[in-house]
Amino acid sequence: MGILEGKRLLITGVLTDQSIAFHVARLAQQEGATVVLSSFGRAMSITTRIAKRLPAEAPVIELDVTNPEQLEGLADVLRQHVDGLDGVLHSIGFAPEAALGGNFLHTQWEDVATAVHVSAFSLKSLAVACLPLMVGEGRTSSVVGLDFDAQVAWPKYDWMGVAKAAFESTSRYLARDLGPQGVRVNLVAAGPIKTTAAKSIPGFDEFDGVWGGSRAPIGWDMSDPEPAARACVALLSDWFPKTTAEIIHVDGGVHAMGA
Ligand SMILES: NC(=O)c1ccc[n+]([C@@H]2O[C@H](COP(=O)([O-])OP(=O)(O)OC[C@H]3O[C@@H](n4cnc5c(N)ncnc54)[C@H](O)[C@@H]3O)[C@@H](O)[C@H]2O)c1
Repeated sequence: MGILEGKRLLITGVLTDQSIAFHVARLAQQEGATVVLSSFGRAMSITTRIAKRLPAEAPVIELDVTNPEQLEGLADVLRQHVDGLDGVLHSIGFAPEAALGGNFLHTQWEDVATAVHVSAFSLKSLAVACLPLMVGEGRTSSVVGLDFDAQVAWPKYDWMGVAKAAFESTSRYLARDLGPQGVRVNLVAAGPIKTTAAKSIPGFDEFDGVWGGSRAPIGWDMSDPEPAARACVALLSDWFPKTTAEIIHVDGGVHAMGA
């Protein structure tokens, strides 16, 4: 029996079969979960195609995390596929070009606001929109988000780094406010992985210099999303029953090493 047997999950953020979320969905199904995917706008048709590559084709619903009407209607749309939710994966990040790439001192607030709205505030929006399906007498559920360590300043990551700092803080406040209803909220801080979102960060290859050298004591492979996905699956399972407001680093150990 898998560690997610009987669990019903909403998994956001599947864009390609390199997406971290795709591997969470794949492993979750292998571990026994029923999965619903969400996508948005023009990506809908791509996600629908990619969904066929999962062990079991998953339904794809539409959710732009910045769209109030879609958030409002999310629980009803989900009910057409599942009668409740035991877990939600937030695997969403976006920053306009002007907010990345070394333009930190000159980025306009509108671009920063977009990055924070899509990449940080959305954790709250998503969790609250799913809440009616996640809570009930004696029930527990799990919200998991994908983070990039925001404790330090990175080359080129700029306002996305600031958005990730907001994301980390949002997860703690959510854990505080949703804990009494049995909802755990945790993040996986992954090392760099070559996905669509990552490739859109100018200078992303510079991370190779940090992770590719000897700083990761157990090594790190930038083309392998599975280690981060496995941690997400573990956090969505019942195997972290008393862990909330936590950030699990899945980065080969880099976060804890000196230069
Ligand atoms: N790739 C990395 O190096 C890395 C490392 C650590 C954390 N992360 C985080 O992992 C998460 C997933 O990214 P990924 O690397 O798998 O890339 P990805 O490009 O495959 O996924 C990003 C997803 O965000 C979705 N998205 C963007 N704007 C949205 C909106 N308004 N509403 C709904 N969905 C929206 C996209 O459709 C896409 O599916 C992001 O939060 C990212 O910051 C990535």
